Amino acid sequence: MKPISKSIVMFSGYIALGLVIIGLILCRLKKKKRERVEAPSPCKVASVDDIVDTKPSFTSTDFKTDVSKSDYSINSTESAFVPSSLVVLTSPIISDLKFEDLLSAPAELLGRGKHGTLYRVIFENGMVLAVKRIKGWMISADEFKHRMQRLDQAKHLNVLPALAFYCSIHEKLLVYEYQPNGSLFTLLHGKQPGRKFEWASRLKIAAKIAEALAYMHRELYVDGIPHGNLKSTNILLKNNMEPCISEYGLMAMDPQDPSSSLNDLNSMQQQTKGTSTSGFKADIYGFGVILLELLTGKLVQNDGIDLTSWVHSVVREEWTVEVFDKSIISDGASEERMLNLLQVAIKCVNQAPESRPSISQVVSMINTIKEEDDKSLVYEP
Ligand SMILES: Nc1ncnc2c1ncn2[C@@H]1O[C@H](COP(=O)(O)OP(=O)(O)OP(=O)(O)O)[C@@H](O)[C@H]1O
Repeated sequence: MKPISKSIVMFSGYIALGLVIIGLILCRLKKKKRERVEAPSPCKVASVDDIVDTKPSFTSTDFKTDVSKSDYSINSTESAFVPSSLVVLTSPIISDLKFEDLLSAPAELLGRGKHGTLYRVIFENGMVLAVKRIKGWMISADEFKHRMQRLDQAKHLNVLPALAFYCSIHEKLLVYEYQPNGSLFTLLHGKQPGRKFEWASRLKIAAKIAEALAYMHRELYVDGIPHGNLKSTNILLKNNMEPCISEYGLMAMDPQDPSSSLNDLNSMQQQTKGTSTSGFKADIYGFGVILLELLTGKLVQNDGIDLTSWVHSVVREEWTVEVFDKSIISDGASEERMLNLLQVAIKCVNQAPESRPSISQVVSMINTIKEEDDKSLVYEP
């Protein structure tokens, strides 16, 4: 071959090789770009609701044993920019708990309430926690953190403390110890054949809740933090069946909260909720409804409005004894003391918030009834 044609062949060989290399590089770049577009963002994880919504939902009264992978996801966009992590409060039980641990542990949906969703989260070491995912609370992160710190300082034996919380722009999670004995609601209305819930126990529970609520109101009055959602599902029973108030101060209505809009609340509900100051009176109303539930054994509907108006109508007709739960009457409980407790309940559910008693007045009225009841037990043959 002539030297000229030899160099032409070599030259075209180099060009061809160059083209192949450029082609390969372009292909590789293109593939990488496609991978980047298709691959989920490392922060993007499906939300709890995304996952749960694909399964039948469980309700508090319909416990199932299905366990799913929990995914307390934070929103992809916010997680990339807002550093947020699980804040463990003064709790030795979960001092090492990380947000990732919550994400990876299996969870069971316990219930979807007005204010959020509750999950039972089970850990490998056997620890079981209840995690509440709060919905639609337009509270700033700073305010939320401050509130959590104040709540953590107000400790009472009959108030369930939050163990930890997570707060970012779109997500607020609260971590509690799981209470396997259920709530006052399940004790009163659950189907547990043969289970007796006699007058003395009901009165004791009422007195304990009132004392605990009085303590919290005293401690948190200046901060304007009432319970905000007091009802029998939020009275849990500890291992020793002692009652404890759960979710204190975590659902208070924010004036900007869309769920407090006039459209979806009737006038009575507006009275029972509201700003932080009227919230304390709303707690008294909620407590009054709990007393009515204890006395009548009846289910509460429509935020207690049905039950209170039924009780009022019966009392007006002077058939008062008719309101009491048959099972406590058959226990031989004192009708007089039951009537006294009914009077306390009726004062608490007064439609005018300013006419409701303070919680310390409620405590003293209930304690008087309880002292009389205790005395009668001592002197009875
Ligand atoms: N820490 C807990 N341990 C065990 N059970 C709990 C715990 N906290 C709540 N529960 C129960 O789980 C169920 C669902 O709770 P959730 O708070 O979602 O319901 P709710 O009180 O009706 O709703 P909301 O508070 O949003 O109005 C209720 O029956 C409640 O008694």
